[in-house]
Amino acid sequence: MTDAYVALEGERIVEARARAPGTANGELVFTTAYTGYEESLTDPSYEEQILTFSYPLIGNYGVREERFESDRVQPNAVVARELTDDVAEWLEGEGVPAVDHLDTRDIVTEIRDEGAMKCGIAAGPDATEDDAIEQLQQCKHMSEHRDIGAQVSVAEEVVYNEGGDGARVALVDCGAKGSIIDSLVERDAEVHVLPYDATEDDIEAVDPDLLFISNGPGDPENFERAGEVVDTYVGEVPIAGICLGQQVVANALGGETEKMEFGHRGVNQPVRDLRTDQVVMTTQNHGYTVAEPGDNLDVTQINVNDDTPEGLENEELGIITRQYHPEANPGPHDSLGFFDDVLELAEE
Ligand SMILES: NC(=O)CC[C@H](N)C(=O)O
Repeated sequence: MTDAYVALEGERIVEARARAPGTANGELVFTTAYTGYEESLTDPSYEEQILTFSYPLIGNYGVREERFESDRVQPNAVVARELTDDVAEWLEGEGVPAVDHLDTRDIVTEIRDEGAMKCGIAAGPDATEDDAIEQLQQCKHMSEHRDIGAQVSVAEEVVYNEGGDGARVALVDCGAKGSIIDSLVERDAEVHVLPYDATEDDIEAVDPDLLFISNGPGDPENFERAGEVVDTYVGEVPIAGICLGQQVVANALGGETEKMEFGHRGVNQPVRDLRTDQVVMTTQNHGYTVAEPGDNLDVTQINVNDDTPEGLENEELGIITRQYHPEANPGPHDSLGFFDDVLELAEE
């Protein structure tokens, strides 16, 4: 049954089945993760994107709130070969359009050939091809979402584990996954989650042992305030960053970021540590990368598939960042030690 339409760049239409009704547009990307759909669908870094699952069956172990990385579904729409009723009902309840019964191998191949692209979706009994094309025409480039931080960040400071024995962390929330906060709290840190546009006064009120820039959606160049904060505290307070956090730190310290063809999204991206030669499997979700680390940061880890920087460090200044997601969820736990390393920096 065709009651849904996916319009790809160039106005190519793919017919599908509606699983959650509505219209939406966003940057069409894919993840190769075969588990972890509850975590991926609530990861704020997917804001303003349409997430395609390359794994064909999504939803076969239900939907459990304790797995969520934030309090809502974040992608603008969802595409899969087959979605279970559990997931379809969840997405419908959240007002996020979803489609299945289309050839996702074809969609993924198209994205690999052409790059992440604009996309429009129309799903439901009254949906038409024209509705999907209209959505496509309204779709903005990721970098045009200038204030995307406001869509995903806390509005005011939230403190976790107040009075905790460990380090005091000022975490600039550019769209943080819950597991990053959990990983710090599990290690006794007192975590002050601050808005993405936090000022120096806000940071000073925390008097942190560690400044942490979180993951987040869109173009890192649109997070200027977080970059300015890094610039202010570099050398004074140790700094950590994950994913968008690595990109913001690099840009602030004289490096450069650029958009990738179709990015890295999955739970088995191999990363080599250049100091130990050890390779770990990592969870990833990013469409931008650090193109130039600048003079202040050493590349300590690289992606085995394409050599892009996965870890940046400056021992003297106390900076450690990762392009991948050490907090896992979904994905392997191989790199959880990152949190021990950055909290050790904070204690020094
Ligand atoms: N997970 C993230 O933090 C993603 C960072 C950035 N939005 C990118 O796509 O590269």
